[in-house]
Amino acid sequence: MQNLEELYQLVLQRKDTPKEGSYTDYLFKKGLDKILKKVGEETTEVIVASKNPDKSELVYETADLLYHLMVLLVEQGVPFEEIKIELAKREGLMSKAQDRPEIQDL
Ligand SMILES: N=c1c2ncn([C@@H]3O[C@H](COP(=O)(O)OP(=O)(O)OP(=O)(O)O)[C@@H](O)[C@H]3O)c2ncn1[C@@H]1O[C@H](COP(=O)(O)O)[C@@H](O)[C@H]1O
Repeated sequence: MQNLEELYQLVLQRKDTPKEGSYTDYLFKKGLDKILKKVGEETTEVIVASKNPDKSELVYETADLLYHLMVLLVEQGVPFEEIKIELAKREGLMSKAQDRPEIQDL
């Protein structure tokens, strides 16, 4: 059982201590362009999987995308804590659709 923060920490560990044969290590060695390409590919796969009535593919592709996003955050030196802080700042703020005329017609 692994949550997103634990996955981030594992990816960070791979960056600090490269491991032979590790896919994460392979991505870091290839560099930012490769990581961005993977994030783009996995995003597209999530979109395509969303159209499939069998939601297991969406679950699978979402996990792939989240992993590659963790690799991107580590590569760019963004601590996971910053994502948590950003999400916490939004808590209770963005659900007030009645206060936001621009989204009332959606
Ligand atoms: N969550 C993941 C995870 N999700 C997806 N992937 C890899 O992402 C790749 C995506 O598959 P693709 O077919 O798109 O890519 P590919 O053809 O294998 O390779 P490229 O296109 O990138 O050249 C696969 O090789 C998967 O194994 C992951 N690799 C690792 N993790 C986690 O990272 C941990 C450390 O992994 P290693 O770094 O490999 O030890 C693992 O224990 C997992 O928890």
